Amino acid sequence: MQTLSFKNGDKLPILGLGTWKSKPGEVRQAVFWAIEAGYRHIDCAAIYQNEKEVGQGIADAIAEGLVKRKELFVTSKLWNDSHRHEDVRPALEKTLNDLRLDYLDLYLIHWPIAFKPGIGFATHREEFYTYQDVPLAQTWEAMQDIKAAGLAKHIGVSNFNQAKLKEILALDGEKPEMNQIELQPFLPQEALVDFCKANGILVTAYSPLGSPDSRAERHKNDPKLIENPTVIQIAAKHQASVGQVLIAWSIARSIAVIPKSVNQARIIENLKAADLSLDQEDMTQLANIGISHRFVDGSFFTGPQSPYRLTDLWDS
Ligand SMILES: NC(=O)C1=CN([C@@H]2O[C@H](COP(=O)(O)OP(=O)(O)OC[C@H]3O[C@@H](n4cnc5c(N)ncnc54)[C@H](OP(=O)(O)O)[C@@H]3O)[C@@H](O)[C@H]2O)C=CC1
Ligand SMILES: O=C1CO[C@H](CO)[C@@H](O)[C@@H]1O
Repeated sequence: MQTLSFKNGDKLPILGLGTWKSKPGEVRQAVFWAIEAGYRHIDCAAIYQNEKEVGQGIADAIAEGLVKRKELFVTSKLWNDSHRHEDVRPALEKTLNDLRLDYLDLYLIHWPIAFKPGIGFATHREEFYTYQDVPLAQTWEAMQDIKAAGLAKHIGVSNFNQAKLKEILALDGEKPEMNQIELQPFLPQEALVDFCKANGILVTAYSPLGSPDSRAERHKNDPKLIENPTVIQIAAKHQASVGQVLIAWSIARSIAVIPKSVNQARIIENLKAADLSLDQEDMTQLANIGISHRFVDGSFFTGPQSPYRLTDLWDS
């Protein structure tokens, strides 16, 4: 499997398993199947509320002798309610305890948005912190302490636009090593990807299949990426599946990609995308797909009582 390299030479397997919306009762088995199939990169987050079961899946695979800890690349993310300096390490320690690990390969600030401790999803004004209350620089300093303590080998961010990245890059100290953002052919984000690459920041694509398990009412009119005729036609040309084409699209851009599945056949199918090379004609067709859509739009953080606006998240 192709890898991406961190500045110190550590390698990130370009294709990993996503775990958002993987139910606690399903994800232990899914993680085991994934490792058995050959995945070595697993994407987690405290807010997915399934890290204990992900940890059981990893422990099962290690106990069965399928893999050693050091052969795995495990990412997790700091939730919005733990951005104060004193809250970062306890949040990571809970994640490590749940995952049954003594270090993470990568720890990310999940969103550039802060809630008060214990708030899962803030809706009322008093549940938010503002950037004045908890500057991003404070959270980033705590992330560097985590790395210095050896609890995470690499640190980065997620859902950061160019302005927010510039804020962190302007600080003394460690630079973000990763930005995990939504990337799929309806949202290629060329400028943000180029900015990351120019500043030595690796990129991971989330929701690469268009997150088709979003069932919320407000998503019912979303365009369907996996039903898009351009994607279907490219899949037929390569005798590949639509999912494989969408995953291969990120790999062709040298971007890590983390499709989620709890289905054994699709877990295996998605991994085989690492062997699919899209050609220039395919990439041009996908670049001209003619639909622009963000599936994870951030509107759940920017309601009427929130101090944050969508411009705090997205470049455009
Ligand atoms: N940093 C962030 O803010 C975010 C990070 N993420 C991360 O990215 C991961 C992936 O994104 P996510 O939003 O989950 O959505 P994906 O785009 O990965 O799509 C997942 C959905 O696609 C289905 N699926 C999986 N493989 C195939 C296939 N080959 N063909 C058709 N359908 C398929 C899955 O169903 P089934 O399980 O039944 O196969 C599930 O319904 C997340 O799980 C999470 O780890 C996601 C969103 C935000
Ligand atoms: O990773 C993610 C998926 O879950 C959350 C929503 O429940 C999102 O906030 C987040 O971006």
